[in-house]
Amino acid sequence: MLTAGVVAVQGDVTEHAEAIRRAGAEHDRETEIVEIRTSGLVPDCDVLLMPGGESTTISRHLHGEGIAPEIRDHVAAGKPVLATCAGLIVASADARDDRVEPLGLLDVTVDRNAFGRQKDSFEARLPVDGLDDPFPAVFIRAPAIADAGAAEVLAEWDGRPVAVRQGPVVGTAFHPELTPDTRVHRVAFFDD
Ligand SMILES: NC(=O)CC[C@H](N)C(=O)O
Repeated sequence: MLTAGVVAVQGDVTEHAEAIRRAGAEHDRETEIVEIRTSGLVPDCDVLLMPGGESTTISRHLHGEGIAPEIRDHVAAGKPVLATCAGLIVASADARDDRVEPLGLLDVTVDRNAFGRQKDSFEARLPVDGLDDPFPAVFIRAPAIADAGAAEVLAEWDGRPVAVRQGPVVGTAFHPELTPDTRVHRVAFFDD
């Protein structure tokens, strides 16, 4: 049994729950979902998912409820996290925006809404390190990584990093939970 915590402050929580269930099934793991809104739940989770949404609201809630230090402890213990879009912003070290209190899980600086208004949402066939074929990446008011710091860049779009890994944490500017393709989940959770 894999216990997967989904940060459920707001954003596409249901889609993340479905995606990790599907990815688990493909790797012969039954998945139990725990929705994280309060402290005390993260310590029981094997893996964590940090969905998109509004990074200002999510980061404020995580700090206010005492969940932020639990997520830091989870990462310090070497347990995996997949952070997508606003989740990536919250997981970063610096969001270049005073309204966001990032957790510093990834040593990266991000720019919110980096892909411009006319391209608020788009889908790209994105080459990702370690995947044989491009990934169908859905970008929704997506951030870009301005400085990857010590993180390993797994993918770039328009010359800017949009997927990174550092230790047990994978961050993507796009939404792998919105496609049936589970390969990013594999990279984050099931590759040994
Ligand atoms: N789809 C998303 O998660 C968008 C992120 C949002 N633009 C933010 O900056 O918080």
